[in-house]
Amino acid sequence: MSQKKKSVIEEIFASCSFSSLGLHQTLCDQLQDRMGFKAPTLIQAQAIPVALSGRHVLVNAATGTGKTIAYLAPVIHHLQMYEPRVERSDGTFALVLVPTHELCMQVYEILQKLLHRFHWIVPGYVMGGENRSKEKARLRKGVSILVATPGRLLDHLKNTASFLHTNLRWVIFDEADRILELGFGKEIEEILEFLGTRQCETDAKGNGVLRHSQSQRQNLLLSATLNEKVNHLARISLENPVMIGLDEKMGLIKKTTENLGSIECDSYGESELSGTPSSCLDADYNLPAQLVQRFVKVPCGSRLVVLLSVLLNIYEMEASTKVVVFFSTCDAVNFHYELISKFHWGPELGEQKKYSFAKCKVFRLHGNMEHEDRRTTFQGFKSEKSALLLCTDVAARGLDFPEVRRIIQYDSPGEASEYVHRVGRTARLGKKGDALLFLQPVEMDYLQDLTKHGVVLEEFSLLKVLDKFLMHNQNNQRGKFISLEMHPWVLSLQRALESYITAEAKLKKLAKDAFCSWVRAYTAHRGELKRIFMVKKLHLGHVARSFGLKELPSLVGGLFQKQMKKRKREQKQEGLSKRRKVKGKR
Ligand SMILES: Nc1ncnc2c1ncn2[C@@H]1O[C@H](COP(=O)(O)OP(=O)(O)OP(=O)(O)O)[C@@H](O)[C@H]1O
Repeated sequence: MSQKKKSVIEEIFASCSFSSLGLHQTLCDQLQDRMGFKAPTLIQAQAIPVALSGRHVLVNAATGTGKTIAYLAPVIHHLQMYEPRVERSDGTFALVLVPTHELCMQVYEILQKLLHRFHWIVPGYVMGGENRSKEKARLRKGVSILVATPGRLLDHLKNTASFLHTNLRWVIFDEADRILELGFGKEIEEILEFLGTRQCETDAKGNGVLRHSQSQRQNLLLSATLNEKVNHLARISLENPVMIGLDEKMGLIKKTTENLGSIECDSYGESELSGTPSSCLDADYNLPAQLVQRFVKVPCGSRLVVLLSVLLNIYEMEASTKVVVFFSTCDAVNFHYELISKFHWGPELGEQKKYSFAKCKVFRLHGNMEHEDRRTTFQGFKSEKSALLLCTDVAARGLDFPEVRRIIQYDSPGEASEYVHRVGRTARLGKKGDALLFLQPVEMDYLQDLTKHGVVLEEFSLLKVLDKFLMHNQNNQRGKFISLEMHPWVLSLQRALESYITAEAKLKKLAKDAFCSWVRAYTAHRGELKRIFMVKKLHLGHVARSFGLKELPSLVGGLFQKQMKKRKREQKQEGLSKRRKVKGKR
């Protein structure tokens, strides 16, 4: 084994066994035999003993470091030891709250595997969009460990009388910050209120007997990134928590691996806090050390050509690889999915070569898709060896797609925390991974925003890639064009795209919709980011080109019209106020 690989393994895995952490032997066998986990990860070695002790825990650790097992294993350890055995009629003992459907399914699947030898502990899930009556029936029968999205859970807490939760002992918030960012803050507070801080021996109807004392109620919060809202949630839900992955003295998030090196099992690197540090919000994020992070500066009008060229290059270099591309809107995903799936191109000038931009299976995933389609995509992309996934941020959090080698952020992520989660879909558990962020020249300040969080990117050499595609008779033009937009490959591919999209009515409609929603999303950047991502800095004609549109869509829907009018009004007002200021100065 190479020295480098050895050190990556040492940074990820602890030098101890699962059983030495205090987990029951059958569960350890299950982790090893069925899941193939030889040793715990560092974060598991830190979190499992603390979670087993019954303390409330806040875990902050890099993406792909095994946080799911860190909270599920202790719950299963305790539940399988209950005497008499837990039964369905005891209702729910543990609740896992997650932000998205896909994560809900993923955690449920892991639970199913972990519970293979504990058939009397029943896993289940409830989530928005699923059939309520079927969920009610499952809850009536009894679910021991329930994975849920917050809105649907609250719905059942209010409306499903047979949902028994008097024995609830664990409440776990996975991707806590995202749950709150999605606007579930109120639901979470209501859920916590519903579940109460104190329980009585039996519920109001006399159902169920309390299986443990209330003092044992234990809450756990986990995420690779924290924000102000998590601080609030931590304060209202955690009692005297143990913080893992955070340094108390500095009040800063520290890189777990730096903190601990190769830890022994009796040193957990944890700290105890009475509150959560707010200064951690400005601190460095945990990113996988082996992740290669680059940015590419692309003029707006050439974005689409560059995206296709980068993809073409990737699949020419590695015939079998998995790539995820992030977009800002569902419409943008739909348009690029349709285009990349269908577009073939044989450059003119007598060249024989035909380019296909989808050399593998292409998938799409976004929040406006039918549930069943989302499920099929999720499973399909997971199982393929070589595939391309085009998605919105619904795929950014927690999803564990095996062997994803590259992440492309075609539309920038906004908050730096979102950047961290998007790139976290690759380089998981010590594996290799590359991330590429597209930025327009007017957006370059975003790099400084990332640097504030310790995220530093190198520039990607785009010209090398574009030059690869120069045709024989264009070789003499290498290096002679004055800007990227004038690169012969860029020019001819852009022309081809525009002709193709103009000729395909369905695609043209998708392009227009995508253009409109993209502009809307661009105007929706919040706070500090508004200064960087300003629509008024963009040339909308160039934006249209990036959707292969020859002209700026003019009469596309009332909403867009309104948006543009508002923009003009704002610009006018801004102009007026600037003029006033200048006058004032004079
Ligand atoms: N001890 C272990 N040994 C080997 N593989 C493991 C171990 N623990 C977890 N894994 C695997 O590591 C991968 C990442 O785990 P998981 O999804 O729990 O990470 P995470 O920290 O929750 O990531 P994210 O922050 O992105 O949600 C999964 O494929 C999981 O099966």
